[in-house]
Amino acid sequence: MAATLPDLSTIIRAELTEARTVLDRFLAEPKNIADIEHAARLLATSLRAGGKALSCGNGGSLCDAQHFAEELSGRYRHDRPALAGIALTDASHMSCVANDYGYEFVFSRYVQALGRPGDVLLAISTSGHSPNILRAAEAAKAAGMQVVALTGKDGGPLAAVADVEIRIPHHGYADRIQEIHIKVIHILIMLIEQLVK
Ligand SMILES: O=C(CO)[C@@H](O)[C@H](O)[C@H](O)[C@H](O)COP(=O)(O)O
Ligand SMILES: [Zn+2]
Repeated sequence: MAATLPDLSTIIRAELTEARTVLDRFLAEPKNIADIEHAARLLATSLRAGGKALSCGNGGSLCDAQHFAEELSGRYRHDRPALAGIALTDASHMSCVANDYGYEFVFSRYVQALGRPGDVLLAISTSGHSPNILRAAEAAKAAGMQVVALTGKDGGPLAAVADVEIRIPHHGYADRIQEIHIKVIHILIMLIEQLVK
């Protein structure tokens, strides 16, 4: 007997509906809008003064960190001078540090190598609990940098280290949080492009 197929259209509708609900919840909180503006101003001020925006995350959030950096150094919607966005993704650095010191330090050591006072770290963690992201944020503060954190759930210990924390109000799977993170990232790039002119 043929197995009953799951109702895929129901799953698709449920996924899209939940995504809309999380976005609506985020949009309804005025502090979230103010925090995005604060983060954009902080990043633009640093970049305009010759600072760098470093970015890090794990898994899908590392892809988001790369996405953010390439739209600064490459382009977003318009032609403009290149901006100093660097995602902390070098595989040989990561393998050396993970192997010799531990995975917890793959980003913090990178921040120690590249971070200078006035630079900004974009630290992305849907849980706010990833030890390597927390260590990176702590290293950034120790280097005189500012930290913008994209989080979700309860914000974790990362929330307390960040100068600006943008938290997605969702306690379920990471992907739903990441979907709003990438929206926030695109808005940040758009605002930075306006502000650095
Ligand atoms: O992309 C996804 C899930 O959508 C996963 O790869 C996810 O990023 C990984 O499980 C991460 O290790 C989660 O870390 P974090 O967001 O809690 O810091
Ligand atoms: Zn994913």
